[in-house]
Formats: sequence, structure tokens, C-alpha cells
Amino acid sequence: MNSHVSTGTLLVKEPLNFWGGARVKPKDTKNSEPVYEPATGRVLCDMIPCGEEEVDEAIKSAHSAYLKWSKLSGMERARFMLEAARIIRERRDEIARAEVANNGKSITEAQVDIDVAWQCIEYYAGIAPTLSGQHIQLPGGSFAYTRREPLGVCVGIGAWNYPFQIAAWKSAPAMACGNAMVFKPSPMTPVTAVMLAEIYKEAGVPDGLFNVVQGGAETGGLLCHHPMVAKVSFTGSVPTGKKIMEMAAKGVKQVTLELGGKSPLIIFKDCELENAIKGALMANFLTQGEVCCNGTRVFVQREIMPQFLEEVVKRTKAIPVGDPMCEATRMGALISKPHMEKVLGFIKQAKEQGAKVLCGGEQFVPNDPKLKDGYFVSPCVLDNCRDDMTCVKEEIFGPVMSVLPFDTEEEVLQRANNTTFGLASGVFTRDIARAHRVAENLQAGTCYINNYNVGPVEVPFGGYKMSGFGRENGQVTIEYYSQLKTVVVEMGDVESIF
Ligand SMILES: NC(=O)c1ccc[n+]([C@@H]2O[C@H](COP(=O)([O-])OP(=O)(O)OC[C@H]3O[C@@H](n4cnc5c(N)ncnc54)[C@H](O)[C@@H]3O)[C@@H](O)[C@H]2O)c1
Ligand SMILES: C[N+](C)(C)CCCC=O
Repeated sequence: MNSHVSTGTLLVKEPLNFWGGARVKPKDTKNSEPVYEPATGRVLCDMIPCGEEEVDEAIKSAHSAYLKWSKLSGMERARFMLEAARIIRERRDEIARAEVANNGKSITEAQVDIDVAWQCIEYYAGIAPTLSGQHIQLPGGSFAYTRREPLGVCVGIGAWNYPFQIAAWKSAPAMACGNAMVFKPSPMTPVTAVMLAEIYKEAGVPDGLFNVVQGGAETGGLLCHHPMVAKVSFTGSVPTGKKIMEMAAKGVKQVTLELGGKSPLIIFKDCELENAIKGALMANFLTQGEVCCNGTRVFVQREIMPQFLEEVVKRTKAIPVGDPMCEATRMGALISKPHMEKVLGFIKQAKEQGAKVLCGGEQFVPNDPKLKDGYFVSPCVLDNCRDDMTCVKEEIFGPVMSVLPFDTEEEVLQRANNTTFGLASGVFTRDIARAHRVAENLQAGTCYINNYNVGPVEVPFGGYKMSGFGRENGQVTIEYYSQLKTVVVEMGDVESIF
């Protein structure tokens, strides 16, 4: 793949599976599915799902790499990981362009995603040498110690909104702890995970340490049920997350679930309004609104509602939508035609239920003829929303902001928490005590104070309630990719009661 890919030019012909240290041709092409370039509607490549035999080969390849990798010291693992991070930095533009062609997000955002990916690998490379156990003194000179050990072969299953970044978020902590991984990207975005696999190989990790199998639900099921798999880390929707948990339960495998959300963003009248407006845009329109932690329920204190709406609508209308490979574009195309239709359906239903469209919410056809069949939707702000409307209750996963007025802190907290989701939340206020009180009382895995959707790799990310459990990023994720062994050492004689 070259770094000069522009919209409408990329065709992917190479095999997209990777195990044993090389790309692997699919055994059977009969269930092949076309993969589209969202900006043009053109076929980019075929996704050919892996069957039982291929999944088994990939897992066995991972297991043999695990036996070698888990015996390395943290410093040794870190060296390979730092080299992988360096190669990603070097190939940033090429990977970002492939991501844009496959996902439809703007090149500006894709470049940030690739940066976050290498930062994540670099971060966990830094942690790998620090992994250690504890020494516990016992009576009579005896003692115990703990060893932090890897789990074995871990499976990563990804969503389509951050394809490369999700693969890095899962593989980096897994590898730092001494595990191997078999990763399955979404069938809609099969292109870039295999680039990560090639980069790890180039960095010198053992063949089989990071593998990619392509496929959808069936392949995902084969991975979850495989007896040699110790853990499944899943990113995707709540309904699929429930199935993953059921499958993992059969083999008593550990699970991390990074699921969906319908997060509240609360804007108090004492906020710095300019920042709150920028925050609301960042909370809703990154990656065409296809972001799990988006703050799509924007609660605005009644007194500042007119100014907020005027400015937010003005700036939403000014968002440049179009060719995602252009530097000036700030919003690209949605992932697929059915998804675009689903998002437009949510907007239609919102209007039927009484919401007022202040801007956008329509299919958008850019002037450039090559984009005429792309899946573009103009970013939408909905007013007159009520808590019982579908657009306020369900995850739309598109560029749709629902704005809701509120009067008091107590009231808004109750309404913000009135959801089965709990991924993220946000609050804008100048009152420091209020900010921390609200953060404490919001039922969500993350609360942003006076910002939204910033995601440094050093801080843990994950859900409360039905948005899942386990964490990605931050030091705590080590807990989710390792297990603790206790070794008890007797220095005297055995005292037996028998
Ligand atoms: N919390 C997070 O970190 C996070 C991040 C990104 C996306 N998401 C969520 O992901 C969703 C959008 O992604 P999606 O549409 O790809 O989700 P999805 O649940 O449809 O699919 C996710 C992955 O699961 C696989 N899969 C589907 N059925 C399966 C089964 N029965 N067994 C095993 N694997 C199966 C898919 O092939 C895909 O790889 C949204 O709800 C979004 O909020 C969450
Ligand atoms: C926008 N963040 C903070 C990068 C999170 C992306 C992960 C969820 O879809």
C-alpha cells in the first residue's frame, strides 16, 4: 500500500488474514462479502471469513508464540514493542489513509487515531519491565511471593469505528503482560489490523504473537468457544457483548466488554460558554458521531439555552463534510449504506415524536462526482427533545446531538443517570465544588470536566452498567491481561495435625 492513496483509488488484493508470521490466503471463498469504501460506495476488497480450521490454526500459532514470549523479561518485550511503535510512527500516513478508505472518517482524525495507537504500544512497553509481584514475610523465616503471570492466548474482537486503534488498545497491554493475541476486526473494516500484524512482525516479535482472522459473528463464535483461548476482550454493541459473555462463561474465560453508550453532557449556566460549545461539538461529531463515548444527550441549563443553541447550530452548519482524504474536511462518510439509513431513520422518528431539527439530519451529496454514492449525513442538532424520545434513549451512532433543557443540579443528575448505559459523561461549569460533586454522582466510567472526548492512553477507559466492564488503557488494564500466582515457601519443618 502506498502513502499517496486518495479517495476512490485503493483496491486491496492481498490476503487479510495473518498468522504464523505471514499473510494467509483464505481456504474457502464461498462466504465472501464485499467491503465498501464509505466515501464512494465503491468495493474496496472482499472480506472472506475464516472457518473452524483457520481459527484453530491461528490460535495454535498464537499458543506457540506465547510459549516463547511469556519467557522473556519485561525489558526484552519492551524493546520489540518500542520498535513496533517507531514503525507505526514512520508509516503513520499510509496507515491513516488506509483507515480513511475503509472507515470513512476524516484524515485529520485518522492520523490522531494512529498516533494514539503507537502511544498506547509505547505506554505499555514502558510498563512491561515494571511488572512484578510482592514479597510477604511469614513466621519462622518462611515467606510467600506473588508472580504476575500472563493468561495465555487472548482473543480481541473489534468494532468498525476505530479499527487500528482498537487493535492496538487490545494487543499492547496483552503483549506487555506476556500473552499472545488473535484479533478479529469488524467484517466492515478488515484492512488495517493486518498492517499492525506486519508491523509487529517487522519489529521482531515471535511469529504468531499477534494474528488476524477475518470474519463476522460465526468466526467470532469460533474464537470465543476455542478451548485454548484464555480471555476475550470485546468492543462492540451491548447485544453482541451479552452473547460474548455467554460464550465465554461456558469455558470460564475472562472477558472485557467495551460496549455502547448514550452519555450525558451537562452544561451549567456558569460555564465558560465558548469551551462548552466546543466541548459539545467534540462530544457529538468526531468520526461522524460513530463514537461509543459520545455525549449525545446534551443537557443545557435553561437560562443559557438560546445563546448555546444559536452558537452550536452556527458552528455545526459550518462543519466541512466531504472527501475524508482532504485535509480541510472535518466530517467524512458513515460506515455503510444500511447504517446511514438507520441514522436517518432515527432522525425521522425524532421529528415524528416532536423534536425540531435545527440543522442537518439529511443525506448529503458532495459536489465532487466521485462522492455521489458515499454515505454522508449532514451533522444534526435536535431541539425540543424530551427524555422519553427514542433519539434521547437509544444509541444512534451518527452525527446527531439531542439538546435538553434543565433547571437544577439535582434534577439533571437524576435524568442523566436514568439510562441503562454508563460509558461516559461530561460537565461544564466554573464552580469547582459542583464539578466534582457532579462527577461523583454521575453513573459512568468516565466523567470529563470542562472538556469532552479526550482520551490519553495513560487514563483508564471503560463502562459502568450495561456499557460493560473491565478497562482499556492506563495501568489498571494490566490486571485484565494477567493473573497472580502465590508461591508459599516453608523454611522450617512441616507441622502436621495428622
Ligand atoms: N466502549 C467502547 O470502547 C466501544 C468502542 C467502539 C465501539 N463501541 C460500540 O460498538 C458498537 C458499534 O460497533 P459494531 O456495530 O461493530 O458492533 P457489533 O456488536 O455489531 O460488532 C462488534 C464485533 O463483534 C463481532 N460479532 C458480532 N456478533 C458476534 C457473535 N455472535 N460472536 C462473536 N463476535 C460477534 C462483529 O463481527 C464485530 O467484530 C456501538 O454500540 C459502539 O458504542 C464501543
Ligand atoms: C474518542 N476516544 C476518546 C478516542 C474514544 C474512542 C473509543 C470509542 O469509540
